[in-house]
Amino acid sequence: MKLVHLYIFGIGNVGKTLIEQVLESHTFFKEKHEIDLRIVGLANSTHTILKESGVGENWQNEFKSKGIDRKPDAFYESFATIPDFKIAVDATASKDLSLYYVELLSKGFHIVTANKIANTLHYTYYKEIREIAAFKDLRFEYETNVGAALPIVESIKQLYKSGEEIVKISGVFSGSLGYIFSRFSQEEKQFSQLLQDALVDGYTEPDPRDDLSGMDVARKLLILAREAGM
Ligand SMILES: NC(=O)C1=CN([C@@H]2O[C@H](COP(=O)(O)OP(=O)(O)OC[C@H]3O[C@@H](n4cnc5c(N)ncnc54)[C@H](OP(=O)(O)O)[C@@H]3O)[C@@H](O)[C@H]2O)C=CC1
Ligand SMILES: N[C@@H](CC=O)C(=O)O
Repeated sequence: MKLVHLYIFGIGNVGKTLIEQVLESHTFFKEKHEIDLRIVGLANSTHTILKESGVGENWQNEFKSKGIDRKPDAFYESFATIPDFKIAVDATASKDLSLYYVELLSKGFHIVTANKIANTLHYTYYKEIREIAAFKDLRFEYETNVGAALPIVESIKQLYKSGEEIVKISGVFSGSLGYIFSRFSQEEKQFSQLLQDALVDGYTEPDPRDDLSGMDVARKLLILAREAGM
């Protein structure tokens, strides 16, 4: 049985859903793939818990009662010593955490991220992440950066790798703007109310100004452009 340790940063819409999915599929992974997938670390912006045996269905109560104040460096140091296969999952929109990826990789973590920031920082940093991941034989995965669950990033990556020239990519790149404007055009509701609904339903970024300003779409386009070798 292969033991896989997951450290999940961010327990909002995306993080919470992932935690529930991992807990639900625990038996499946054990029986079908001989993988014991354990969530051994959870963090939000202020608190963290570490539990080597893995959190269970009661994780929210455990986090509330046992979560300790997060002192960033001490937190990273404490789990960096665990030797087994470990994956850091970034389900935040934090720039600070994005800037910590190289450190996480150098401590032996694979990284899976929904957060678009690292892939849209300076190209030198973008390359550094990939170089260290390749050097240490670690995975850096970010399929949900564009299109959420749709396999868009990987498809473009594979097309580019196989020598195709991508001349055009078109689509609707913002779930929140699509949601807000399609309702705005059909319903007699205030824009502020629809924005609030989009936030509550989990469509927007943690700071919805990132969606309204076009920054979120710009980030997605930059990520795709880089995948397409531009
Ligand atoms: N919503 C969607 O459909 C999709 C979202 N994404 C991406 O997923 C990410 C998360 O989105 P979402 O779940 O909606 O956001 P939420 O606002 O619901 O959750 C964000 C979580 O991140 C935590 N957090 C913030 N800073 C840090 C930090 N430095 N360290 C640890 N935890 C931190 C927050 O903690 P606290 O509560 O303490 O602030 C909170 O738990 C974003 O980058 C978004 O772009 C990607 C694809 C689809
Ligand atoms: N805020 C984003 C969510 C996923 O990236 C969007 O509106 O599409």
